[in-house]
Amino acid sequence: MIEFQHVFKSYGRGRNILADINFRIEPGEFVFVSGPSGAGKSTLLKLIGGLEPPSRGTVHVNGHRIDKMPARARPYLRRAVGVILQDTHLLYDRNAINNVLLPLAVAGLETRLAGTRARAAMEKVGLSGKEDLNPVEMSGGEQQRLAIARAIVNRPAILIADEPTANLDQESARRIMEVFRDFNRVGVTTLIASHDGALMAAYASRTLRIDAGRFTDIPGVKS
Ligand SMILES: Nc1ncnc2c1ncn2[C@@H]1O[C@H](COP(=O)(O)OP(=O)(O)OP(=O)(O)O)[C@@H](O)[C@H]1O
Repeated sequence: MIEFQHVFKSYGRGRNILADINFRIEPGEFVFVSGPSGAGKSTLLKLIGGLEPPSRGTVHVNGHRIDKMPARARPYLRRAVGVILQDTHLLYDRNAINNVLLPLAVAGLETRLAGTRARAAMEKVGLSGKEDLNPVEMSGGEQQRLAIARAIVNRPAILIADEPTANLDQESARRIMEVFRDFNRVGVTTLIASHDGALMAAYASRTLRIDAGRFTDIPGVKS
């Protein structure tokens, strides 16, 4: 479950990037966040992932209130929410499987179990056999899928992705969306920011539209 109540966000003393945002997403939903460039989509996702705090308002994620979460509680959020940002933040000083292993090492998982889980995550996104490649040796679509493997390896309840198909050809975009759909089918709540109308028409069950930091449809009403 993700719930925003009267959420405002500004960076520093700047203008409101988000203004009085209210919505609720139930467990297992597949939701798109759409809107023009600069509307505040990435900011919304960062608030859900705990990467940015709101300026005002309350944010609940997976049954926990996170807007006032102390720093020591953040590791919980890291496990509950898998985050895929526009810049994949892959590490190019290590091979693919070691990128996927990173969250498990942070979580303190035993080495052998971590290896098994990381290989399973790579298999789920169709990257079996590419474990030893450096991310620079992978295509854009493969790098996106590697970022997804890293996001799902801790088995999060929620997956959020920021424009995961931007700059990809149609076939790669379709494969990425199928990966998200598969996770959603086994109960993972999925939230994807996109301004690709065709993609949303093909996959969305619900779309939250945002413009200039405000929702342009009626909050809570499924579209
Ligand atoms: N760290 C930051 N500091 C200051 N301003 C920021 C920061 N991050 C984003 N902004 C501003 O917030 C506004 C919304 O940005 P955001 O990235 O959330 O929009 P978006 O809808 O995801 O856009 P796009 O589709 O282009 O990615 C923009 O005007 C941007 O310049």
